Amino acid sequence: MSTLINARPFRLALVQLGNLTAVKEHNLQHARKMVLEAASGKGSADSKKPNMIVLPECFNSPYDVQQFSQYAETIGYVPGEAYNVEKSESVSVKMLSGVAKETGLWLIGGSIPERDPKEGKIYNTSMVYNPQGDLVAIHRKVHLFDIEIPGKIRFKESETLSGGSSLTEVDTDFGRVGLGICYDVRFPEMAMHAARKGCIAMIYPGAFNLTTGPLHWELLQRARAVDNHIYVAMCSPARDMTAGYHAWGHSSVVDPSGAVIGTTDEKESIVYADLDPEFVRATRAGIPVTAQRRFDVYRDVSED
Ligand SMILES: O=C(O)CCC(=O)C(=O)O
Repeated sequence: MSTLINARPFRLALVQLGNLTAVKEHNLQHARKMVLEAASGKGSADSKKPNMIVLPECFNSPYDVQQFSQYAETIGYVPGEAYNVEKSESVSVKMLSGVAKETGLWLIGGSIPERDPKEGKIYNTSMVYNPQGDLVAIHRKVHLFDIEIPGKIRFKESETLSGGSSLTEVDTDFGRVGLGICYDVRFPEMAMHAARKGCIAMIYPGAFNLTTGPLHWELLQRARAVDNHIYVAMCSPARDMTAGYHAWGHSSVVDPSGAVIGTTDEKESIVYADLDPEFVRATRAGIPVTAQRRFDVYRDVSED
């Protein structure tokens, strides 16, 4: 319970991607360029290269429920089965795999609208690539972003998307990491599950907005981090006030004590942060909540 699995220190880079247009090929090429820039360590305090790079939610399409279908790609990943990138019909798969291989780094490829032709459904899906360019995991956003705050924002992903039905924890060369997408961060159970399965971090490609961003973006990351004594990272697109959806930006990384160890403003930028398993252990030893939970008292709250 809560023991880190094969964790080693590593550097994470969050690419807060700007310059997104309606042209997918342009977005893919720009994302590729920015991944190469992040891979070089450009802009980090010591120019040290990262080990893992993260892109934002919906990095190759407008964040718009009415447009997901038009941009959706068939990935065809089956968990537990080898995936052949060469045979993939997805242009995003080809770009992400290629740049992971070229940089020799782990890549969490933000998310894209994914079509599952067999199910006739569209998901908001993140992909994980290893340094050889293999697609090793996908995460389909579990909790759809359906909110309505009168006079501020209405967004209903469920009008065109379906929610995924599994949790995603991926074994990398630097330890196990949990994946969620944006609104998934509001659900503490997912992060707790990942922590109890030995993850050193929860990583969320995301795109909060100008209403909920200032209220909850940082708060939720710090809460998930302190709940579980894990690292939490969220990677947003940069803000574009000419786009239909105004992203909050502020991509950040929070450490297990709840401190923000990397962040930025709303513009295109790269955030670097160092993750250290020893710090997770020390935090847990100091305030041992992860070992003090009383599941004998509260058991399964879904039955209440
Ligand atoms: O939870 C929020 O306030 C924003 C969520 C969101 O933008 C998303 O899930 O894409």
